[in-house]
Amino acid sequence: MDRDELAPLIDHTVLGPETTIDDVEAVLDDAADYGMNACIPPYAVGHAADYAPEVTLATVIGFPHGQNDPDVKRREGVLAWKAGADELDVVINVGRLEAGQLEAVADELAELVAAVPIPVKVIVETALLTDEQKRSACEAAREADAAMVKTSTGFADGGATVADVELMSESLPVKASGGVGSYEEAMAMLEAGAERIGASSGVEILEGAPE
Ligand SMILES: O=C[C@H](O)COP(=O)(O)O
Repeated sequence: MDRDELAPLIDHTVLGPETTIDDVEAVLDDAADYGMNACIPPYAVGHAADYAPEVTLATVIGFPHGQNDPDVKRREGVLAWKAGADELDVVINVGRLEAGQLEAVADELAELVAAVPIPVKVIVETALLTDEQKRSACEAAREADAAMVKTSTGFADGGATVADVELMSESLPVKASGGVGSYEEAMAMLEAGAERIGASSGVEILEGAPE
């Protein structure tokens, strides 16, 4: 896959706790130059939509731990959409998932999906889950009519793996994120079935791609 084919599959990402507006603008500049999407913190969405209207903008909801009250997550999603977000990446409530409260997990996601007219991706944070829990998380996301499932926040101890992309692809399209740092790693995720890559290394990935 060459650089131009790969670029639109990448959500070039900046989500760290110290992310400034300058950091967001730098990611948007790179996203615009290369033809990538961008994934940025919620507080920066309004500015980003004005600064780089040509870039498809994702933001994160309930980030990074996913344990906000469901009403807060829904409201956060609506505010982000109204501010200009094109897609939402919401962190699942891992505590509820691990406690087996799958109906509550799915209901919360369904409320968010129903509240916004844009695609919702569900971050399941695979590093914290058993394979059975990963399957349950993906099933809850599918029941909630989410558009995709996403492996990781990038802030847990592990990120995307080929095995997890294969497992998750059985339920919904997958965004592989967390630790994807090179063209070869991105291609391994796509070959495993991923349809999107989330990475703070979007430029490095594309610089390794054939032109
Ligand atoms: O949502 C995507 C992740 O935050 C990116 O993680 P990364 O910095 O390991 O590429």
